[in-house]
Amino acid sequence: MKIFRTVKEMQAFAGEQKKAGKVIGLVPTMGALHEGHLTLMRAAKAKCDVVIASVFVNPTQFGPNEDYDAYPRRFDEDCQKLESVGVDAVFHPEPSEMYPEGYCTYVNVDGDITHKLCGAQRPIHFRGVATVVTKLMNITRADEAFFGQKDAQQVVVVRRFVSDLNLPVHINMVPIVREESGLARSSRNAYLSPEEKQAALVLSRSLRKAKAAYEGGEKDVETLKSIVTKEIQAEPMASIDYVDLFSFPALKPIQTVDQESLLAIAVRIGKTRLIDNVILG
Ligand SMILES: Nc1ncnc2c1ncn2[C@@H]1O[C@H](COP(=O)(O)OP(=O)(O)OP(=O)(O)O)[C@@H](O)[C@H]1O
Ligand SMILES: CC(C)(CO)[C@@H](O)C(=O)[O-]
Ligand code: BAL
Repeated sequence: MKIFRTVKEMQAFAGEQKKAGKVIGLVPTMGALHEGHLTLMRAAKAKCDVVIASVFVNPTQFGPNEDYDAYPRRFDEDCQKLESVGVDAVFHPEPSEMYPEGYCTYVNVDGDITHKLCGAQRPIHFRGVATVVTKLMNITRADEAFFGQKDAQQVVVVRRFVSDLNLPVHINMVPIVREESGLARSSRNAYLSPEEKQAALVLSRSLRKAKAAYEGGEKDVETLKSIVTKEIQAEPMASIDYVDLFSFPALKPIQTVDQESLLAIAVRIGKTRLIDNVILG
């Protein structure tokens, strides 16, 4: 497995692959890899000739009071995992390589889809994501890119700018990978104490309850949201950032689940902010 730390080296490799007619798959990550990430890598392997994973904790998507400095960084371990699933190349630049002095260009998805859910809580987040993902797609010359449903709003935003900017990349969304307990795998689970990890089960439990109600015939959005809210409020270590339900993928407000819809939550367990979601309909 090749490891590239500079844009120039990464571009040279991607250029050779392109010239040889290979289909290039990109899996962008922030590292501290887990089974969720490896599932994305396997999906990319199954569809592409060459798989490039990026491991980059992107400073521009973190707000000033967020966990950029604390975010887990375990590059050697990550490389072992990536090699074990047959990834061909890893792009691991320094922030100064991606944002050299004088850098001043951003991709701003300026629509309703970025102002709700995580966008309401993290006002610069999606500008940072859209900027870095555009750069990564350009640098790696990706034909296919793979993202997890765990960050469902991110998938909506990426699909939007790829379409708006006519980028020649196809976006694949991979279902959420969970621990046996139901907890969605996340690099931020590493912040949780054993008690907090137990408390964090409330996220997936609350979504399962709402899904069961939906499958039992409950279609009213407020009722479904209140099932989730009540379950989370009963967990003393949890505090809600949002519980919301929108049509999917348009993310429009709805009153009744009469089409494919996204029930999404962000919950703080102690100091750790976790997200989860389920698609209904
Ligand atoms: N449990 C999961 N199932 C499927 N995809 C996942 C899962 N966790 C992360 N991903 C996907 O992996 C990609 C990289 O995500 P990232 O490196 O931020 O990991 P993460 O575990 O989501 O971290 P965080 O703790 O920051 O939320 C994203 O497309 C994300 O949606
Ligand atoms: C897509 C991404 C790697 C961009 O930094 C990040 O937002 C993530 O890990 O989901
Ligand atoms: N997977 C989302 C990256 C972030 O929280 O910044």
